[in-house]
Amino acid sequence: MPNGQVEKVDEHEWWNTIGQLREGSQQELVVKKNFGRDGQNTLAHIAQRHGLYFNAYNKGKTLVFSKVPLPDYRADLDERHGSSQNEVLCSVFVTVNINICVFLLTLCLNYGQIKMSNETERRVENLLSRAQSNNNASASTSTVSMRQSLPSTSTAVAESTTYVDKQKLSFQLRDMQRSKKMMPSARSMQSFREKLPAFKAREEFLKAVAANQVLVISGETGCGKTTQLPQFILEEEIDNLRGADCSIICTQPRRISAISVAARVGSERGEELGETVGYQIRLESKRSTQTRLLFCTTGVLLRKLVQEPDLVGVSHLLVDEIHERGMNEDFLIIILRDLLPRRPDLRLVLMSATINAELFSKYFGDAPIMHIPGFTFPVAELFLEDILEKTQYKIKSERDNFQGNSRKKRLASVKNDPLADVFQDVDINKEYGNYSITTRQSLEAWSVTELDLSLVEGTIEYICRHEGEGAILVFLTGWDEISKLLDKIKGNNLLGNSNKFLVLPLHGSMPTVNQREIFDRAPANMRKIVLATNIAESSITIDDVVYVIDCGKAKETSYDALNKLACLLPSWISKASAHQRRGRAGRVQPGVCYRLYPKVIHDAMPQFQLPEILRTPLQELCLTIKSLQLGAVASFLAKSLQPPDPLSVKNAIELLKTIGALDDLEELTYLGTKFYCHPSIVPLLKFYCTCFYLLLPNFDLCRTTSMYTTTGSKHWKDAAHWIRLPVPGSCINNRCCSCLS
Ligand SMILES: Nc1ncnc2c1ncn2[C@@H]1O[C@H](COP(=O)(O)OP(=O)(O)OP(=O)(O)O)[C@@H](O)[C@H]1O
Repeated sequence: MPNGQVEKVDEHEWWNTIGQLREGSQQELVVKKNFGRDGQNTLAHIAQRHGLYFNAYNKGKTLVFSKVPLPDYRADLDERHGSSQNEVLCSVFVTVNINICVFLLTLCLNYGQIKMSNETERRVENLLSRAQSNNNASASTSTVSMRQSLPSTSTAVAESTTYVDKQKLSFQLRDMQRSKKMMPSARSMQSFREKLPAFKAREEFLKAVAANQVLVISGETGCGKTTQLPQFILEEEIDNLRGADCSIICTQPRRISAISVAARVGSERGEELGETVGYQIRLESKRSTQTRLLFCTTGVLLRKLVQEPDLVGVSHLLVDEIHERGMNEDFLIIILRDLLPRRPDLRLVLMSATINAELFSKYFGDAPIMHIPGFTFPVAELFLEDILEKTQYKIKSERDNFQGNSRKKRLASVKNDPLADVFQDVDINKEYGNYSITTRQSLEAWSVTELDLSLVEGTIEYICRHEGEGAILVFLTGWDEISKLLDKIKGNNLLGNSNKFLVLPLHGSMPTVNQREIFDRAPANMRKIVLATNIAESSITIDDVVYVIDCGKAKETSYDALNKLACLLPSWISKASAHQRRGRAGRVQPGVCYRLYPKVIHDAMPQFQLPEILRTPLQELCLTIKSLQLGAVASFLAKSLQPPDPLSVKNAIELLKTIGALDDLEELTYLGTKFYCHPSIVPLLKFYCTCFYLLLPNFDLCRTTSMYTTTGSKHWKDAAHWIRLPVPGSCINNRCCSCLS
């Protein structure tokens, strides 16, 4: 290669080559190639990611990767060593001046630092003593080193300054981590953390992260995957003086888990939230320039990827609760699989419950799977039959008729519910022969479709009267049930006493500040009762919860193919969700889970839920993909873990074009695009919708999310889309513009 020609860096190849040095016994790797300044920066970054040192010599033509710190000058690598015609002999005077400059520069750079670590001091000393020895050497023979170490341009000065700044930040972060670890509160947290199963897997996990670009973690409830694994990476990076360059993102499916997990990890590290650990959710964040581990919702990361497709600066990405298969999570992994070849240094960790881990591993080219066993305190499980027996609660049949065949008839009329069919086949007297007649009569009268809120109230009352202390977490399907149960509790003789019971609702549309209240401990002599939807199902720990009441259902989007309608209706949860709900008790102390459905129903539940991408109407899916700017719909969806039928996707796009939500180039039109409107223009929006309704009475404007409140004001936001209504003007979802008031 002609002298001076700059070679291109093949990042992937160099990532592997430098990685081999780290694994092998060789101490350093010397490369005599000119990759130019950009190439050197890339290689320096790769070396840093591997925890190695890097330096360039001979005007960047000799590059060294090493396991030990490298000096600024290496005589053994100097091309000109021994060839006197290239040497520049400086006078003692010039050399002394240069050394003074180095000294002053070092002083300036150190100015303002609160505390300098021993290592930093040693580095400065080394720098000064090297300057001193160079000074001595220059008096006699060669001073080539001076020429080498002197920055020739202002860019070089800026680069070395950045490097020194980063080194300092890394030292600072490490010193801070060490000193915080010594604090008594952090020490007691540390001994708790060491008991979690994740701690035993710490070394294996860190090795696997270093050795593989993608790692799938299958961890059971309570093993510590959410709070510990991102923290292990953070500690390791900071300990190895890579803190300045490390940026870890951990996604959570919901706002509440992003905030609560960040708060927990921060307190385990003995820090205020927003120091090295922070969070970011829609319209709210707590982070600083020091933040190295950021918990955010999957939606926030998706939007970041639109602006920053290469996720520059992010070193590790952990995607939690991936098994939930929400739409955002499925979209995210499609994007990430495309991103990985462009970012060979990025580390991706997919964290899932035990089910499904192999599916994700296959999707990412047989990525290794690591299993971590769970840890929970014992949680006793009671099913409907046991609860009825204990509480002596009597379920009233609508027809007040307890004969076996009337139950069968009633259940036979329930459409599209395989679990109703299962219960229909049960011979109550035979199956529940050991239970009292009252229990059997109640089981005969039990409705598979309607949740009996009086039964929920009765169960809460039973716990409060007969069981020990501890908060109660009730899983319901939606706001309607939450508010009705709140009313019932208010009117209850025992539970209505607001001096003894603190009842808190928890729903996704509530402002974050109110959602957070569920984590606060109730005042002394009060029992906390949280009425929640499935947003409390995973990742969160309410540390005083001892009792969980599970109604067995959750509202989920499904598609009514007959009416071509999107429905948000209560459906039976999967076994995986039931397990997660139970797992909210027993995290800090033993607990009890009350399931308000018979065991036969639980045993017949599907292992896991159908992915949201396959439950959501395709038109809605297409508009979401467009609003997130993810490219051509069909090719994007074809890359998904379980792609929808391509013909149906094509039809959906055609329909969206016909109604004018997409144009011929498949771009969002004004109708199909996002609406961001202030409450003041809602009347205008309604007028606009009414006009549209007159033209196309079978369609109405619908929103994926309706309303949220920040700083007291209301906003309408998110993707608006058209749905087809079976009867003009009717909307069963309560989500159409005509329903918004
Ligand atoms: N805010 C908290 N207060 C008290 N203990 C907590 C808190 N957060 C976590 N823990 C403890 O740490 C353990 C591990 O929590 P973590 O959230 O990491 O579990 P996980 O493996 O992600 O489980 P899951 O998938 O069920 O959420 C919990 O079981 C609990 O004992």
